[in-house]
Formats: sequence, structure tokens, C-alpha cells
Amino acid sequence: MDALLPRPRAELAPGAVHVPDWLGFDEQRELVAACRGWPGYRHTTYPNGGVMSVKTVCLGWHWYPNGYSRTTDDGKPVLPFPDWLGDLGRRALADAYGEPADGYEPDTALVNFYAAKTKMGQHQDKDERSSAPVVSFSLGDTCVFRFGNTESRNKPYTDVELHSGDVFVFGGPSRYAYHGVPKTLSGTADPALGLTGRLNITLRVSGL
Ligand SMILES: O=C(O)CCC(=O)C(=O)O
Ligand SMILES: [Fe+2]
Repeated sequence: MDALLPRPRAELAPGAVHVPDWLGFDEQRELVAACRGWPGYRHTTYPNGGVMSVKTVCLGWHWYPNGYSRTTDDGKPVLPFPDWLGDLGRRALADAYGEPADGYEPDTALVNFYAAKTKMGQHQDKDERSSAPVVSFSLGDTCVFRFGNTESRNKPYTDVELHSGDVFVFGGPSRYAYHGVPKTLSGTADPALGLTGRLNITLRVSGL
């Protein structure tokens, strides 16, 4: 659904850029189809027994709390990271930062599925051995994305709505900022997208 007011591109902090409506509707549909085609979404378990409410499938490298592996939790090889997804990431990063991003070579994607009421606590993406930017694509239901500071999961932070098709990039001084998803707004997805819930894809450079 078209927004009543255009949402402008916004730099929340140095290196943290929100580009609303970056993906066209057909591109969103193609990405949803790609996400449906990747098998093996699972709830990630923490060493302390905690279970994440999102379901995740990884491409390139498999993320687990505190590291990355070439095999999934059940010992299967990780799905390949497709070239086209790297191209999409370079285009998104170039548009977010307004400068060429030819050297950006993400090799890892975490694809998160948020069913109704799913959240993600404040955390840093810090298991990569590269400080290259993270590029995030949102699909389906709108969420509240909380973008904080690099010191702690507490204030100051800024809440922004991420809608289907939005890109959010965090790199440079914001690369290790705490962030999370305190809320997904169920039922806000355009029915024509054919997705109940929210998908988020983050591209990363593993440095591995
Ligand atoms: O769903 C989002 O927008 C953020 C996901 C995230 O922070 C992560 O996968 O590390
Ligand atoms: Fe994250």
C-alpha cells in the first residue's frame, strides 16, 4: 500500500542509513519467492537454553551464537550464497551511501522469518571477522526496528518502522551498534505480496 506521506531517506547515525521503498513490488515478490525456496528455517538455540522466536536459514555461512560454520546444526552443508544477492547488496549499499560499492562482497546472509508477535532482542552483529557494512532488506509485515548505540543495549536509541521493500544499512561507526526488533505489526503486509508475517535478509561479510 502506498504511504500517505513519502518517507524520506534518513541517516540515523553516521553510517546507519534507512532507504524506504528501495525494492520495487516485483523485486519484493521475487525475494519472497527466493526465501520460500530456501529450506531449513529453524529456531536458533543459545548455549544457555534460550530459543530465538524468529526462524532463520543461512546462506554462505551458518550463523550460530558466537560464530559461523560451514555446516548447519544438523550437519548439512550450508546453502550457497547466490551471486545475484551479492549484486543486490552492492546496489543497495551504493544507493544508501551515495557512492560506488563495487568492493563490497557479502558472502553470508541470515534470512529471518517473523511470525505474528515475533521480536528480536537488542544485540550487536559481532560474530563476523570483518567490519564491512551489514545490508538489511525487509519484506511483508512492518516492524519497529530499534537502532541504538555501540556501548550498550540501553538508550539512546531510535525506533524506525521498516516496511516491505525498505533497506537499512549499518556500517562505519555504526557497524557495531546494538539493534533489535521490539515489535512486528501483524497484518500490515500487502496481501498481494502473499506473505503472512515478515522476512528480513541481512547480508554480511564473514571475513572467514
Ligand atoms: O529483522 C531485522 O530487521 C534485524 C535482524 C537482525 O538484526 C539480525 O539478523 O541480526
Ligand atoms: Fe542483527
